[in-house]
Amino acid sequence: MSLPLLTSAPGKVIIFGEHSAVFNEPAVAASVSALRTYLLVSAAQDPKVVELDFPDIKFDKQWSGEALATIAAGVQPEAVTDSRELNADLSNALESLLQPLSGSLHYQAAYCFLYMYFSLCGTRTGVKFTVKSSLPIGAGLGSSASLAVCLALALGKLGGHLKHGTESLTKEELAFVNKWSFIGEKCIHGTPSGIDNMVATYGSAVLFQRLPSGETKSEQILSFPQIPMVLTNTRIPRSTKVLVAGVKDLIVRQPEVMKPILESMGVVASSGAQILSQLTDANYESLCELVRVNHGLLVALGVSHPGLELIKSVGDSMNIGHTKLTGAGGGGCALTLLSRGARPEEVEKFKRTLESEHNYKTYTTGLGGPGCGYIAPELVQQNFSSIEPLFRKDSTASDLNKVLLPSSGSFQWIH
Ligand SMILES: Nc1ncnc2c1ncn2[C@@H]1O[C@H](COP(=O)(O)OP(=O)(O)OP(=O)(O)O)[C@@H](O)[C@H]1O
Ligand SMILES: C[C@@](O)(CCO)CC(=O)[O-]
Ligand SMILES: [Mg+2]
Repeated sequence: MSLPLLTSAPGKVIIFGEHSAVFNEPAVAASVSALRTYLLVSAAQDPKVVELDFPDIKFDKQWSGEALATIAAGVQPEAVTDSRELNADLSNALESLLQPLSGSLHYQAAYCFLYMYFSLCGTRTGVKFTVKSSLPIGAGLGSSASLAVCLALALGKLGGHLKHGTESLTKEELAFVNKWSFIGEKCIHGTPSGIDNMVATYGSAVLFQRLPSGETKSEQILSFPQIPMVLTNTRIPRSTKVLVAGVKDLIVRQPEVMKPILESMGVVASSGAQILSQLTDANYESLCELVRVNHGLLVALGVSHPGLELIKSVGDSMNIGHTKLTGAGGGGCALTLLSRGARPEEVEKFKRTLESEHNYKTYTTGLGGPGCGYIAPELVQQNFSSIEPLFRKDSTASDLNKVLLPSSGSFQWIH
């Protein structure tokens, strides 16, 4: 497969069911139209290395062909066959490359990359991977899953597992991307439910459930309504891996207490999905009520944060809408579903208060946009000199969106 290659995937908003999704309860999520991750795969200057350039997390790393070959020599071929579980041999072998990065955001990103690279492309060298995202990183909007999906699509093509053409992605190809991005998410946070990578792969909105067998059940919510909401990022850093592990520990300590809470969250999600599929003025209040209840249950799981409660408190005291944390919590983002009667000037005041008094960032983005995609390789080649600068550290989310956002940018994306 010739270079360069350009892939992209969206972030997501979980409307109902974060955390309980990991414990086989249903959950509802939608992709976010204007917040996406982009991956450019190009020829590395040095043909003997593999290079990662991830400016969003200030990570630039090269591994030599010899270092990669040493790892590959120590791993049984069956370690790299596709499976739903991470292979311990490959994970252990990668530790020598990853150990110097331990304890940093770089570790998770490098683990996700290296695991998929060995599995799908072997020890090929002379390739550089540059990632830029208009999503906030580690803030609950699925940045890790969108990265894993961009990588799975690009590595699938680079390794010859997916077609190298200009045709739309087939059902089988999307299933391949979904499967490998789930593996990538496992490297990043251990026990993902799979909802984030599914939304980043397929886009749109889904009612999702992981079954005890490990299979997943999902239903596209085709007529997902544009619900009026404000997304607010507290900018408080947190890690999905740590939060998910914390919930697991709580469940081990208090199984009898936590089981009905998780089940209740599942009922909230399926009732919410039902309302969303036939949203009217008459049932909007029930949707708001479910948002409130879901947040309360997440508080009981211990994944809120005073910074998230502040958004809820400002929203409640202005009577603007109904707030719940979204994603793994512990900081990061909350969504506020606006009340039917909320006036635009009140919504502006709500956003202004959060931004100017608390240094939070608010987002207005549509929900339910396209999933993963790529730009035809010839187009990337022809426009490389205008595309490549977008992947440098000083380019902004709006620079990326202006040129690369599917539907409004300068290029036709293939989905
Ligand atoms: N643009 C990016 N560049 C490099 N690494 C990234 C990028 N986006 C995500 N990552 C990796 O994903 C990790 C963040 O994943 P994490 O699951 O904790 O947060 P999230 O996906 O944004 O939130 P949530 O899982 O709650 O939706 C980072 O530590 C980093 O390793
Ligand atoms: C916290 C969680 O439910 C959502 C993270 O966006 C984890 C997962 O489902 O993988
Ligand atoms: Mg994540």
